[in-house]
Amino acid sequence: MHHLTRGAIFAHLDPCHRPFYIYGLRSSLSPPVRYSSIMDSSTLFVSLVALPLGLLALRTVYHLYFHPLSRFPGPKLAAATSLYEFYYDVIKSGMYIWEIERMHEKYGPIVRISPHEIHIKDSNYYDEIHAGASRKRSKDPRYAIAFGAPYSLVGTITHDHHRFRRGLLSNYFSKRSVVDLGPSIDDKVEKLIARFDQTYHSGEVLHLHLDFAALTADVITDYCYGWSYGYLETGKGSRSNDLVDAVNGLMVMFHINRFFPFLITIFRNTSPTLLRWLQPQMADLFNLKARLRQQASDTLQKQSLRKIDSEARPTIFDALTNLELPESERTLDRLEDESALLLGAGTETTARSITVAMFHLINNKEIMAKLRTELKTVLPTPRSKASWVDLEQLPYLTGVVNEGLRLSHGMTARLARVSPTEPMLYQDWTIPAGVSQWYRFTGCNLPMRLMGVKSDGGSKAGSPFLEKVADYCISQTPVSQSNYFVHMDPTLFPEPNKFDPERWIRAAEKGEYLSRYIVSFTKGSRQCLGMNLAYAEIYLSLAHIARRIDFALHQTTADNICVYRDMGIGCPEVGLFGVRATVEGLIKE
Ligand code: HEM
Repeated sequence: MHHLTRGAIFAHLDPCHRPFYIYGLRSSLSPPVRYSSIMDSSTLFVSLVALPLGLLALRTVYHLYFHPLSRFPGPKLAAATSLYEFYYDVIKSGMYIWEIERMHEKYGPIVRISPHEIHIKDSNYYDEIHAGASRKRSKDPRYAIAFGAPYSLVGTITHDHHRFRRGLLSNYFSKRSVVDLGPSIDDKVEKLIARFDQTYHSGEVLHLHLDFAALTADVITDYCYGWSYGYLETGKGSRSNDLVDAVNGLMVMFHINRFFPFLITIFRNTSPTLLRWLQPQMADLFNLKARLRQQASDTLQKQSLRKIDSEARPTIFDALTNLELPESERTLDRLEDESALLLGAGTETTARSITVAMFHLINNKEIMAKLRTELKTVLPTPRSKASWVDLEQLPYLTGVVNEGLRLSHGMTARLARVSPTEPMLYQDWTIPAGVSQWYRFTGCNLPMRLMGVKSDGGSKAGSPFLEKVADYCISQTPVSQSNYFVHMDPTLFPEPNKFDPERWIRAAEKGEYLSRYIVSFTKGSRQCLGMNLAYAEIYLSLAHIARRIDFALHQTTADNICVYRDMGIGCPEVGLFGVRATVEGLIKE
């Protein structure tokens, strides 16, 4: 039997058998080794050990002394290598956020937290990082990939490409469109309350987060496709929600994706059984994506056969599959990723904000009583109805909504932005704009211009291939500030851990514009697209449920909803985020 080594494999490909001489590997198929063994082993050492180590050393020296960020404050280890961040975020699962906090205590408000990233812990600088559409803001490819949906809006890297894609959907999420959606949301809130009514009699322990996720999932699937997935129907609700499972799968992958972006493609093509064996939550994510892909394929087929019902209400999915769009914008990869983003983002974050607010309402009877007193002004009986626009006028309810958003944080991940064409200025520091590596070393940008690659990483011809080239050639500086630090800033929110709706009323009386510091949706051109929809769902559900249902917590404390890890979104130390409760009473008047 042949003893097959790497050399033997190459022997079939290379008639000169050069690999044997280079690596000195022996095979029973190989010709005799001609070089002396001393020479072979030294060559082997150089190629396998010394060369990579030498390159690594050179790269480290570059990062520490010649990189454009080399003069920024921060630990040398973090500046030298991304392994520092890798250790805390991947090996220790989402703990770099606390290490960053420690760095700020030592080095001040601006810190170089990795060879290429700057973190600024200054709540007043958040709007500059997340600037509006008149100032270009791109994404760093390493962050865009973290969501596991590289073809979606949230995974779009360049400013101009993002503006185009966002323009396709923005009308669907305008305030006016969301107000029109009011009856559809009301209908689903009513179904959820009916479920709570039933459990009053059965004594079932509810997983409130899953119940709220059933509500938000039914709203967004209805809006995307024209029919809801029916999570609120009898028999579902607390028990299962594959959109939540998929988001949990994404959380497992969030930091890993940033370091090993190729894994997404590998997992996309891995057999579902193997994937489930490797990591069940990841399998949930890819199962959902496969289902959305099939749905996209069916819709595309109908579009091409012109079988679309012209009477039906136009859906978000119709906009994404419109035949007038360039073909590159209607690929199955793109539709799968965009659908996964819309359904996942539309479900989980909103459900979390409602859950956090509801936890504090149940946990603090005085706050609940004050809220109910105010609610009675627009909901005189438990079965009365009020619109989102009416509810927004209530100051105490608005305080409850804001505290729910603040303490659920939206995302805890550093959602870094890149300023591709102008430097960002912070105090005495100038953070360099995107510049091609070639330009940095030669001072000449001609080759990039000839290729049609723009300095913001886009390509003049809108070519995806050239944009990929740009990703590799253009060195950008991602600048970030985790939402968590703004929401927990004691100078803005004294006793930041306290759920205090009245802080919003006090601020309004003093003329302070505190809601500027609610950054759960981020800010600027890449702010959450579904913000209006989220507000409508939060106001409508909290108001109507608080007016009608009395809950009691079941084996749940603040530890079950706190941020112990940053896995893209905040996670408690043990188990999954969640609030368990029973229905203790139905309010009669
Ligand atoms: C309380 C509820 C919500 C919170 C806290 C929230 C938070 C966020 C955040 C932080 C981002 C920015 C991600 C980044 O910078 O990379 C984002 C983006 C996005 N969100 Fe939301 N979201 C919420 C609800 C929704 C809803 C209901 C939808 C409806 C589909 C939605 C759809 C999106 C989309 C499409 C994006 C990508 C926007 C873009 O890149 O232009 N979100 N969301």
